[in-house]
Amino acid sequence: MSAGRWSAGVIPYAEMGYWRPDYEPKDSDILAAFRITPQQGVPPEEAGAAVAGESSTATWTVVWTDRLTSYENYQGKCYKVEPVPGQGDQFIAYIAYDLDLFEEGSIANLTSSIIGNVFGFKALKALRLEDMRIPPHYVKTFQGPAHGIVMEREHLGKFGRPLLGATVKPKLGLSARNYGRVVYEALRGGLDFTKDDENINSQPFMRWRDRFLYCMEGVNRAQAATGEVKGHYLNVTAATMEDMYERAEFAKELGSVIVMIDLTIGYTAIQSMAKWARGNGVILHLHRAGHSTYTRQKTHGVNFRVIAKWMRLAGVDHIHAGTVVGKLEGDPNSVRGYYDTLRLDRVEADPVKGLYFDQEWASMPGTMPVASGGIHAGQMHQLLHYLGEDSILQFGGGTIGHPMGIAAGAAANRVALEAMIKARNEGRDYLAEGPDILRAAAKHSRELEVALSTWGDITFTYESTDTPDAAPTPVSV
Ligand SMILES: O=C(COP(=O)(O)O)[C@H](O)[C@H](O)COP(=O)(O)O
Ligand SMILES: [Mg+2]
Repeated sequence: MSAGRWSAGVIPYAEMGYWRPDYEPKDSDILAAFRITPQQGVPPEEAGAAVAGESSTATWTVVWTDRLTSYENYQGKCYKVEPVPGQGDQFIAYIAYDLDLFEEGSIANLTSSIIGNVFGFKALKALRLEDMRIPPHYVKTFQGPAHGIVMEREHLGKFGRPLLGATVKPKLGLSARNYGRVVYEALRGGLDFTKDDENINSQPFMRWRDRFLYCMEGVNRAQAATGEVKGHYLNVTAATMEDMYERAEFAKELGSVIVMIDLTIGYTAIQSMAKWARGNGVILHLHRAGHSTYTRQKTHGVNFRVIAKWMRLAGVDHIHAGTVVGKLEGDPNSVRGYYDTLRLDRVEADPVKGLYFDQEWASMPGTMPVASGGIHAGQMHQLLHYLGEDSILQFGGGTIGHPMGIAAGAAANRVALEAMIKARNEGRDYLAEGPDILRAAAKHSRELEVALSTWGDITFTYESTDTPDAAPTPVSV
């Protein structure tokens, strides 16, 4: 027998009003799609209502103080629960949240609600936030990318092709002077950017100030040698905001066009750095260090497409978003969905790409997706095909591991890219003809020839752990 909303004791969340199958979401509502796996015996509607409740106003019992609020407005409303085809115990629960529940322009506030308590619910075996619809009303309260794709290209004077980069390797242990040499060699060889790795901050073997000085020497020399604008992502990740500002200020003083932060610094620090980057005319690169701890498993955590959305709002200019073909997780359909989310002004819901909602960005500039992790020149046709022109292709091992040296590794990547862009611009089917296009270009580039013979056969063909439910059989690349 129903206890009714106002009885004392444990009341089902559905009865408390968090299950509202009749609710029509408003244009201004924030929407979320959660993959729920309820415990045996928990009805999916109750599980969805519990998530809606606990991520908005509720606790496990009705509290009399509810009567002091217009609680019906503030309640999260689970308005639809759909079974996941072929996965008996999984459901997608759709929840609408009124705009009034959130502080303007704060990812910290948004996430404390949406992912604050609910992932530990005993009544659920697992929970995953698959997607969110951020209405323009809320989008407009965020700064967004400090510069965005269009402005970055204008700043750098680089158009019509993906940008090229490399992560300095080995990740740890080089002295500042040797580190700066790698930067110089890679940039003079033809790359646009080099970068610090996620875990390079200010260790005893190389303090940050020394690294910044030698890297900028490398950048300046390479600019003089090539006549192109070059950059090195100086990682300003540090223990405190004060340290990060100090490092970023020094990078700016040295004339760096770009600084870098890691996702591990947290949402508020990211927003602060985005504000700093806009205010100081420095591009902001974000490495998504740590994301796989909660983005990779299909039934629990937060899908990367949601992190991508939050980071575009938070205001980063670059974000690592997967390679499809490289060494790290990235199903092609999902990755396409992330890239669309970061770059387009209007993204349509598309179950094949794992996109649950239409997303309107209301002219917020795009964030440049970065492809990095186990990629090499022999994959250039696939990279261009899967990732498109507005992207950054980063080859760490695939530059610094070149048998003829770092500059040769960089040259191989630049020649391969330009050959592929030329073929695309001539209207050729560059994906199918890719290997021939590369072989032809290698006839006049010994660097590319050696890159292809060293890495040409290297592929990372493993099954993805995360694919959209509606996607056709995973594509093998
Ligand atoms: O160091 C590298 C790549 O080195 P290499 O080019 O030598 O493989 C980056 O940290 C990863 O790409 C991050 O992964 P993601 O981009 O997926 O976040
Ligand atoms: Mg790395």
